[in-house]
Amino acid sequence: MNILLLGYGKMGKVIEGFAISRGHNIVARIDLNNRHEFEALSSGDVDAVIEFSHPSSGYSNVKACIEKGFPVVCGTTGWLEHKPEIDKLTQEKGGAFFYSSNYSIGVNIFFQLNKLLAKIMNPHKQYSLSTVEIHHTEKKDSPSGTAITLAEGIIENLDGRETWVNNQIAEENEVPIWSQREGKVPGTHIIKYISDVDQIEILHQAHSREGFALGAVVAAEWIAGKKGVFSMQDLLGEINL
Ligand SMILES: NC(=O)C1=CN([C@@H]2O[C@H](COP(=O)(O)OP(=O)(O)OC[C@H]3O[C@@H](n4cnc5c(N)ncnc54)[C@H](OP(=O)(O)O)[C@@H]3O)[C@@H](O)[C@H]2O)C=CC1
Ligand SMILES: O=C(O)C1=N[C@H](C(=O)O)C[C@H](O)C1
Repeated sequence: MNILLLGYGKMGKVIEGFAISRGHNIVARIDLNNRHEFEALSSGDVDAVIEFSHPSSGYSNVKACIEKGFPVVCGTTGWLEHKPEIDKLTQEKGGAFFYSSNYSIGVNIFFQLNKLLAKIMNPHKQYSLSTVEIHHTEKKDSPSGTAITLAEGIIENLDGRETWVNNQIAEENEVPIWSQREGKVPGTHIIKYISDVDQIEILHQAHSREGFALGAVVAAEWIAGKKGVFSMQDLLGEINL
């Protein structure tokens, strides 16, 4: 496949390694310095774009891809208030758009565990909820996209929670997300339920960026030739990562 990398930072570089090792050709590596190379490409040149850039450019990058007829796999976080517009544009243009706040198989298992645990905790009001996300100090957005997806999974399943707040302390109807920035941590997410007598905790800790990157390349392979708006739920069950 001909893959275009839109955003060539920490993630773009790890994605490149997996794409090449799986036999793909990298059409171009676009960052802020060479946007003209993106403008020059047309739909025949690109089978899929993998977009990992910056919270401020995720929306405009994905929009430009859909308008050019490029299938796009996006991992950029921090722009999701605009996702409904992109979903609509994708349908109107007959395009293909794949989004996940986290492409690792482990985190997607963790998303399911989190929902199940929230449902189980409903009758047990003596437990107070806290959530923590820890990332490297270069991370641009807070809270992490993954922490927001986890909070949404809790809101769907734990009675009385209506919204999330990016704070250690929360109202009863809120899910607290405590963001910590430390060294080079690739990504750690913790969900805790604490009572006076004990504590239940689930944790996902990425050891590197490789799980995110491999998932994004597999999503690009999967989206080629498809039309519509997709997520990891569409892909899981069909593949072995
Ligand atoms: N969904 C997932 O599984 C994961 C998502 N992410 C998300 O991916 C994003 C990128 O992360 P990461 O690679 O660590 O970040 P980096 O800061 O290391 O890299 C970002 C890259 O994007 C480039 N860039 C900035 N603006 C634009 C633009 N308008 N067009 C094209 N490229 C641009 C930057 O260029 P320059 O250097 O010139 O500024 C840089 O090369 C973040 O939002 C992060 O949260 C990260 C890991 C996993
Ligand atoms: O910026 C990062 O590094 C990461 N971002 C994603 C997020 O915001 O959830 C995924 C992963 O945790 C790493």
